[in-house]
Amino acid sequence: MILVFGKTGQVASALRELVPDAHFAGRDEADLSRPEDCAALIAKLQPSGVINAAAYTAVDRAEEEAELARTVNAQAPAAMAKACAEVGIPLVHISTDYVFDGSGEGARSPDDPIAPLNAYGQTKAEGEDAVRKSGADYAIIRTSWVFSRFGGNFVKTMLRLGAERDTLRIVADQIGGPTPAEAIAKTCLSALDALHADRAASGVYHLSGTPDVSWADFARAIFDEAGLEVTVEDIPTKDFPTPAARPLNSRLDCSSLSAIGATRPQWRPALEPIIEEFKAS
Ligand SMILES: NC(=O)C1=CN([C@@H]2O[C@H](COP(=O)(O)OP(=O)(O)OC[C@H]3O[C@@H](n4cnc5c(N)ncnc54)[C@H](OP(=O)(O)O)[C@@H]3O)[C@@H](O)[C@H]2O)C=CC1
Ligand SMILES: Cc1cn([C@H]2C[C@H](O)[C@@H](COP(=O)(O)OP(=O)(O)O[C@H]3O[C@@H](C)C(=O)[C@@H](O)[C@H]3O)O2)c(=O)[nH]c1=O
Repeated sequence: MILVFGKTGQVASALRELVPDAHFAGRDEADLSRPEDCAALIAKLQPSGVINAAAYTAVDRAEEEAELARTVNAQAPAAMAKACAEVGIPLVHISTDYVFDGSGEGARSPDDPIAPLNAYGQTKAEGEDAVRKSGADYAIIRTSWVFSRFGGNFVKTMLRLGAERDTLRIVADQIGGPTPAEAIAKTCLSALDALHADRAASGVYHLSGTPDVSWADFARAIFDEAGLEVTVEDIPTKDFPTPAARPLNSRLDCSSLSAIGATRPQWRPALEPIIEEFKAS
């Protein structure tokens, strides 16, 4: 049995569609602000593998709640990884492009140095470090710009705002790969299989949707697919001030994904079901 931390989030919901028989631990069963609960659940259930799909993901709020974000994003994964090492089972942990500083224009490789710009990215970086040092067999899947039918995300924000306004001002100098949650769920399962087959598969992997685009171009594609006539005005990041700084270059080099039997997904076809659901609602 696979144990998934997270029940209602985007990736956890996508996992539920692929492996309904897995055990999904929500906040009621394992609150990540109490890391010892996570370790205790692993010891109690003795699963065949663990996927951590829960995290503190409110990027701007994390600037003010850095300690809570650190407990959830770093200390809880540390406790999970330690428990996995003790039971002798692999852990798949999800991380983010926001561990990078976004300088330059090239795609970042998994081994490139990290230097987070904001509290969320800093706590995710600390979580990665703890998993890496835990002694467990692990895969850290760094992904970016996640969207899906589930929960909140940029696609749903654009559909909501696009239904209310004729023109939107969207940052055009942050570039990255929007990633469907379904592709992340699939990759987590492939990573678990790879770790079961060969513990040498342990490592950091990058997964983002293709092609890389700016948020403004992504918004235009969303409106195009939805048939909404919304003018997207390109603006620089400095004209959209937010509490947390965001990296400009979020391009991820995903070439090592083949080692865990995964590939980069195209993001555009994944917009359709979200738009259909939005129109029906
Ligand atoms: N969203 C994105 O754009 C990106 C996400 N990622 C990473 O991908 C992973 C999955 O993200 P995604 O599915 O989008 O996240 P969501 O924000 O959709 O879901 C996060 C989940 O974590 C749960 N959670 C938060 N705090 C706690 C807590 N204290 N105890 C228990 N559960 C908690 C939430 O539960 P509840 O519903 O009860 O609040 C929710 O189910 C995370 O590791 C994230 O850092 C990486 C790159 C981009
Ligand atoms: C709503 C809106 C946003 N934006 C910009 C702000 C920001 O730079 C960008 C995306 O905004 P969001 O707040 O949706 O994105 P954000 O919460 O920063 O998304 C991040 O979430 C975390 C969890 C991750 O790990 C990252 O990979 C990334 O997906 O769009 C505009 O320019 N105009 C707008 O009207």
